[in-house]
Amino acid sequence: MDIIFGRNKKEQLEPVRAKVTGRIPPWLQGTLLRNGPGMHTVGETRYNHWFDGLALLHSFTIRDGEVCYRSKYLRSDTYKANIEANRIVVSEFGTMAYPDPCKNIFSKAFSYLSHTIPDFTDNCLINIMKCGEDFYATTETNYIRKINPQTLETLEKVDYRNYVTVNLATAHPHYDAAGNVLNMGTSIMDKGKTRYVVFRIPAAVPEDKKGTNPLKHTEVFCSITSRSLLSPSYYHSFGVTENHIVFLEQPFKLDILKMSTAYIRGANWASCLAFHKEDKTYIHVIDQRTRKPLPTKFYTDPMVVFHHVNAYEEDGCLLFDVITYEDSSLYELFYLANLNQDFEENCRLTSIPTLRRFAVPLSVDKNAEVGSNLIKLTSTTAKALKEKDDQVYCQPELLYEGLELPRINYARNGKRYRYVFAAEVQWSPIPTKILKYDVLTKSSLKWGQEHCWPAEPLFVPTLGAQDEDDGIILSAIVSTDPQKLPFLLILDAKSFTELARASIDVEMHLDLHGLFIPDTDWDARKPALSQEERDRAPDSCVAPQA
Ligand SMILES: CC1=C(/C=C/C(C)=C/C=C/C(C)=C/C=O)C(C)(C)CCC1
Ligand SMILES: [Fe+2]
Repeated sequence: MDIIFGRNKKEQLEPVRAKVTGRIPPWLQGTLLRNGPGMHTVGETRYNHWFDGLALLHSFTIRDGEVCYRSKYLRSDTYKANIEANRIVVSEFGTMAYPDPCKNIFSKAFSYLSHTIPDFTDNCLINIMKCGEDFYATTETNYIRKINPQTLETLEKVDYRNYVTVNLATAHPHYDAAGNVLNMGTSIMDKGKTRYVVFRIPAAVPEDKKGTNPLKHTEVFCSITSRSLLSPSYYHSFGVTENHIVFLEQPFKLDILKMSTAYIRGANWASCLAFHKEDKTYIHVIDQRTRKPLPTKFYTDPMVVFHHVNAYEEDGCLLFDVITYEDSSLYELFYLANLNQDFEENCRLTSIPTLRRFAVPLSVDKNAEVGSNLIKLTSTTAKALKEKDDQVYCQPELLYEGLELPRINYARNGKRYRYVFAAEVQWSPIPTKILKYDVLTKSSLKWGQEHCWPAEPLFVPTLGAQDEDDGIILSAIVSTDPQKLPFLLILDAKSFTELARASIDVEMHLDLHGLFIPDTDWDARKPALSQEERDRAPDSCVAPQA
């Protein structure tokens, strides 16, 4: 398993042409841009956890039936400091590191204690976010890094805190039809309060501010005070519908006191996270029109959710689909020490990732009988049971067991929808197949091949798509068989059958998340490549010029 997880991957700076078998639909023109950990050791030092690895961006440019591949390490401050020191000097999720080993413990203690919230890493390894015309590599700290989506060059380091008071922010923002970004972050102990902050970054800036960075126009949309000042919930994503926002305040929590003393204790950030199985999961529903949470206290059993799949409204109810766990063991499994030869044994999940549908009534009749089910929909068996004191206990409907890394046709985000595209994971966290799950008929289609580990399957709609599944699925596949090249898999999203694959003679990394940039989205004003790069690159690897 070391081939997949532990080994450092070489970057592929020069675009390489893939060997295509099958036929890539001619309408598919654009770049799949993805992010994930690629470097796990620096000099003699080694990260402990797979989520610590240095961000390696890669892209597949698809044009006229050809595919070109390139990859480049994000030149984050973290990357640069590590490479310069030839050892890990910046702390990550599962690894504590110290920049200056010469300083004695007292001066270290002093400098770290002077900040309750330490300065976090800018190793943005999780996802890519589009903000206006700009693209950013993202993680879950207060830093994001602007990148050039064509050359994969690293540009400015952006500190969210310059625009909105958040110490952490998700790597899974939402976008509305106009491309405005809606994201959430946690503001820790600011003016005596810890809050979950929803913020909006406009896609376009006002006419009189033309040319300024959209981030400068970030506004706080609304905020929810955390139930606890010193132990806010950890969350990896959230849900939106046409009129509401869904946020799960789950009993998987950050311990701020532990975080503020982590450096002097030599403890990593991961150890400051804990699942409190005795607590409830609180479901916050914010009305986007009033920007206020609904007054009813909705809750469910303790659970851990990383990925929201989709949410929508139906007949006065809000339905949301999430992948749930019974505990936080997923994060435990990605310690590199476990991802070795004995991986099959070491890496058994203690709870299987399960797609569940929750239903919440958008208005609650105060006179409804205690114990009555407030959900009258025929489309779901999810329940919302009225309790006393304006509390409602939600019982989900189980949809599918054994899936992760969900994607949908994003045109259906916030709306009634039918298909979930995801990686199939059973008792091991490693995907072996990708699947299309139909939430209506509860049936699924699968694609898998021996030795193939698929990445998150991303849906790209055809131009003028009619049906929700009119489009293709893109997934970067790495192989555990050294004889077999990694490839970009292109499936027909309707039949889930292979249309084409583009094999690339590189050592590809297993990535996390990314996005597809149709050629029509490129900002024609920006030069795609330098002249020198254009001269060097094969024709089909060059983005169109204005
Ligand atoms: C560095 C750092 C963090 C990093 C978290 C990361 C890197 C999480 C990655 C999660 C993934 C990849 C989940 C996939 O489902 C925290 C805990 C937010 C807080 C403190 C500093
Ligand atoms: Fe994620």
